[in-house]
Amino acid sequence: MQPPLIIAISGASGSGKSLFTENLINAFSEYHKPVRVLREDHYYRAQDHLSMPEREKNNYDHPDAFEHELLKAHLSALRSGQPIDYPHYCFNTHTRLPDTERLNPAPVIILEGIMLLTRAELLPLYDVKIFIDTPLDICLMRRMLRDVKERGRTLESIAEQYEATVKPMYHQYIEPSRFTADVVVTQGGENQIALDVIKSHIQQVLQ
Ligand SMILES: Nc1ncnc2c1ncn2[C@@H]1O[C@H](COP(=O)(O)OP(=O)(O)O)[C@@H](O)[C@H]1O
Ligand SMILES: O=c1ccn([C@@H]2O[C@H](COP(=O)(O)O)[C@@H](O)[C@H]2O)c(=O)[nH]1
Repeated sequence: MQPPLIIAISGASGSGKSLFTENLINAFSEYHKPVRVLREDHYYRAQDHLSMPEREKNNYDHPDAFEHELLKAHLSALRSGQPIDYPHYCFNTHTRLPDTERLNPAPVIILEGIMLLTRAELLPLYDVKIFIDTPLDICLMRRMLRDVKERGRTLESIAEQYEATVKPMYHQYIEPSRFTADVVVTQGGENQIALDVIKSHIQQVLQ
């Protein structure tokens, strides 16, 4: 069996990675190749040993917040045709859920997350590296709306976390990782030309 094509999509929180991923999957639907999506967020470390106030104070915008060793092992397993036990993470409680999900390999694997391009040891595992480059003020505005609605946050907590970790870590880790990307996408998840270009590259590779 041919190893899967692994596409990594990175960029700031709120840059439009999830939307771009969804649109890329839709673009694939006509091509009849099963696509599997793995979210780096699911690889945030379990924090059951910490109290809630301790968890709330953590820096979730540092590469060490993620169990990248596990992600690397999972990518290697999928590449060699083995299934994985995909972890699940809860943003409201800041820790892993007890259950994992058995996932089988697929011809196309899309990975999505903020720190995917920051680890030199992960880069060789990706076939295509994409960076969604969206101005930070737009990312923050989107994050505020989403986190209040979906992640149980208050505006005060979002503003505090943004100043303390999200913004400085973006400049220290995420922004420099842009230069490792094969494609930099401006105008976020709805950039149709970028979607078409990437789709046509992927179609050529898969033939
Ligand atoms: N181009 C866009 N125009 C309008 N809203 C957008 C656009 N891209 C993303 N959003 C919205 O912004 C929020 C964050 O986008 P999302 O794709 O979840 O970002 P990320 O996965 O990078 O954190 C979502 O509610 C999404 O629907
Ligand atoms: O327990 C947690 C884990 C993460 N975060 C924040 O989430 C974003 C990454 O998720 P996106 O889906 O890319 O927005 C990251 O910036 C962390 O600050 C959190 O608040 N709590």
